[in-house]
Amino acid sequence: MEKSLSNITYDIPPVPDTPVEVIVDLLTKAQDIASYCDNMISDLFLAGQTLKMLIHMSQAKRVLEIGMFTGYGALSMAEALPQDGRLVACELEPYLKEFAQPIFDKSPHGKKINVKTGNAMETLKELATAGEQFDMVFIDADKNNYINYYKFIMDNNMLRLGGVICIDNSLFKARVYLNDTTDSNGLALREFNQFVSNDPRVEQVIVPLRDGLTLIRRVPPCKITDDEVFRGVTGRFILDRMRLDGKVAYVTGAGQGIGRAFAHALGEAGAKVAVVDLDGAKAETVVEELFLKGINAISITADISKSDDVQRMIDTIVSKWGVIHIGCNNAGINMNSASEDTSLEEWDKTFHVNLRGTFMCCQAAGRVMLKQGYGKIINTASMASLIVPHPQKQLSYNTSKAGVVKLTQTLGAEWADRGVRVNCISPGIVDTPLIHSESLRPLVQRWLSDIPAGRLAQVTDLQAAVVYLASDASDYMTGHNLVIEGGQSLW
Ligand SMILES: C[S@@+](CC[C@H](N)C(=O)[O-])C[C@H]1O[C@@H](n2cnc3c(N)ncnc32)[C@H](O)[C@@H]1O
Repeated sequence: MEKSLSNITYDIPPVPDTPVEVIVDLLTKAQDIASYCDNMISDLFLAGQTLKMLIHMSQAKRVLEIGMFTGYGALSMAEALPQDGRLVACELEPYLKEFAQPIFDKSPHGKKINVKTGNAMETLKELATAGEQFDMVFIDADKNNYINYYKFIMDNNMLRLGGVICIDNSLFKARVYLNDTTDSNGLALREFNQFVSNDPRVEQVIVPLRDGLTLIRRVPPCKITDDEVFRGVTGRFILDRMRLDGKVAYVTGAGQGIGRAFAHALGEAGAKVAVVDLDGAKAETVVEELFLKGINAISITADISKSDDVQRMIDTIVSKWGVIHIGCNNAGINMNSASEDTSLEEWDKTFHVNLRGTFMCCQAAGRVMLKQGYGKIINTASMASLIVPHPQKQLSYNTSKAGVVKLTQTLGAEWADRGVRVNCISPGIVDTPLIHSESLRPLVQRWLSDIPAGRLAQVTDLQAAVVYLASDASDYMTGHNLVIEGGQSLW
């Protein structure tokens, strides 16, 4: 057969959301290919649908295809992959890539496919060197090499545990059963099938449909303790357990500084975020930032020292998203004065925001969360709850933040058996615009000499902590004060 598909006219529809039909259409016109494979079109459709189903069922994200041909199978599988799914298609013949690539380029799923031309064995070596591992492998190329592909993949850990290898034509027109066959493909497949059935690393089933379809699953070696540590809790590894996909969060004081960093971190981890601030314009700016990163967000203007505002904040979130999983009560103020001079006005104002306001937020969010039987509250306390930062004088701030820790401990204990966790984060001195005020700037050198880490905290130093406390990974932690201060409280 001449190795060219030049008689095919590339007439790809403007809305190519049906790439499978596009290829079938092209193949119908391509007499050379159609005659090359018996009943190819109808077989293709069944094969494509089966591969697609396998991807869905195995929830594969990384797929390897050995033997791509027209790209029909590759595109069928790509359609079933999630947006961040990837498929490497190995194909010997460059002209087949030339045929398939324009179709991939027109398909919304084509960008998931990376075609590597050349001998598949060489591509496998390249992928193994790069440390690639796959959830599903489809072997559908030169039959005499099936065993080599299989051995290489298994010996080089290229199939993840629980991953699936799918083998096409494994019965090879039943020739594998014929004792006296001299057909080299039949013999190669017989040897392959025998090898796989004796391989303790896998389970296999040969489905005697069409030309035979073998499904192979990698199983754990017997010496492995197959428990949650090995498999992950509910099958999710640690970083997946820290993801917040589908969760609804709010952050108060999120217009700048620590709150803004919290809003970004929670959104990056997958949560929808209500950005709450006294300054509505600042909250809106942060929402715009989140939108640019593809994070679902709303802004709410609220003064958390006012009970009506707090209730409106909670009601707005519930009416918009129906639930609240994560509440970050971060808004706070700090005024400096020597204790003998501290006015009751300063004391009351600080406590109104830092302690009373935080309590009102905890209570209003907690009522929703207790009804849900699930919630994560993360309050922003301060290192000042532990030590007396100096030389600046800030009695009201220190005592209000000590109150936030006790509030957190009490709520944490009280609500633990109803699915609501309450923890707090105590940052050290954070490098925000606030500390660059004229009165505080001269103190920075003095503070630095008190910090073993030798630098101030950046807001980004706190982001992993809020994600951890917001996630299921911290379910056994409640009433905890997580101190992040570069070691300052130790000196
Ligand atoms: C049966 S077709 C694959 C069909 C494809 N998997 C599908 O579902 O649409 C086999 C393909 O394997 C390719 N092939 C054969 N030997 C190969 C090798 N050593 N390395 C890479 N590809 C090879 C052939 O060029 C051919 O395109």
